[in-house]
Amino acid sequence: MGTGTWREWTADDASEWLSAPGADDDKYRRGVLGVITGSADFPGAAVLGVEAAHRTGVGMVRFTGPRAVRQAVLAARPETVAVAGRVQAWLLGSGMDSSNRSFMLAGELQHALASGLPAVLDAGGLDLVGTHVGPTVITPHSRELARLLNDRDVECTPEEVEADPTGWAERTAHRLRVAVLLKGAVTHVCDPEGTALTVTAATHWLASAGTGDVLGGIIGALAATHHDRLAEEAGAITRLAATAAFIHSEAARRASEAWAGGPVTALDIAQAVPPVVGGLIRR
Ligand SMILES: NC(=O)C1=CN([C@@H]2O[C@H](COP(=O)(O)OP(=O)(O)OC[C@H]3O[C@@H](n4cnc5c(N)ncnc54)[C@H](OP(=O)(O)O)[C@@H]3O)[C@@H](O)[C@H]2O)[C@@H](O)CC1
Ligand SMILES: Nc1ncnc2c1ncn2[C@@H]1O[C@H](COP(=O)(O)OP(=O)(O)O)[C@@H](O)[C@H]1O
Repeated sequence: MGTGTWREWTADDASEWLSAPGADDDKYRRGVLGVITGSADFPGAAVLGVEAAHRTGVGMVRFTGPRAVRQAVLAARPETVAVAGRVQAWLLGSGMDSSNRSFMLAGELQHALASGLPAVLDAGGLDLVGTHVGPTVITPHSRELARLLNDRDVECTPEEVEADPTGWAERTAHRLRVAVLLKGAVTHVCDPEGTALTVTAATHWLASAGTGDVLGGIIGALAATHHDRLAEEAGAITRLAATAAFIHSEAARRASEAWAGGPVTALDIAQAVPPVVGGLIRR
């Protein structure tokens, strides 16, 4: 079992990490999120993450993922800039296959992680943890966490992770020196410094394909808009990740309520993010 004291992250907590742009802001001052996600097999993961980042509120999203995916991303979100350039945070790995990475893609991912900027490592980017320099959060589900640990000679199964999420999240944070967001019906977010937070999902309709890709986009947007704070206090990435999980859960609740408590899709959840962010800012 985990050793730390875990605390449920509330709407009041989340609202402290959100604010509307001011008169002095422009797109660059607000923060640019760099996104390298998706693949020919999973273009949807890139579309969903980019959609969620825009909906969370960010100055700009730069998508420099695989060429095969760019058209789909731009068709869904023409606001996206598909040209490399300066960014303030990175979202890496959703919809990618770590075992099938081109030389060029590997170089781009390594370059992003070596930048020292805040980073979100999801899905096919998880294996790169350890090469990160800046404030970084990894976002595995139980199978991905077990695989990541097995690859580093720690024996555990997805079932063991699910039976003791606090313990495995803490052990991973300490061993890999990184903030961990372990997904599930209760999402566990912790770091090596001892911050340990839970977000209990408001609806189980969240358990469907692509909702994790949406969560990655929300975290990425918050990391980009809080780049100044993260430069001073790397540990803030843990509370930003918990805030993102809270927004994600509330957006799912809201999206489901719009359908009389019925099912929601990942895209529905991304599109329900703005009123959740607006409501938290007004609190
Ligand atoms: N729209 C998009 O573009 C989307 C893209 N996505 C992207 O996909 C990538 C992979 O993500 P993931 O979470 O599926 O990864 P992972 O844990 O490796 O899962 C494979 C494991 O599941 C199991 N399994 C398979 N079928 C099963 C079944 N019917 N019933 C039960 N078990 C079953 C299978 O077990 P096996 O069959 O081998 O025993 C294997 O162990 C990732 O990059 C993500 O971002 C997703 O977000 C979705 C939307
Ligand atoms: N039973 C559940 N109840 C509520 N939320 C869940 C449940 N199972 C998973 N989730 C949430 O749904 C999302 C699924 O993410 P993930 O497993 O990465 O899916 P995908 O890779 O298809 O996007 C996570 O945010 C997770 O916390």
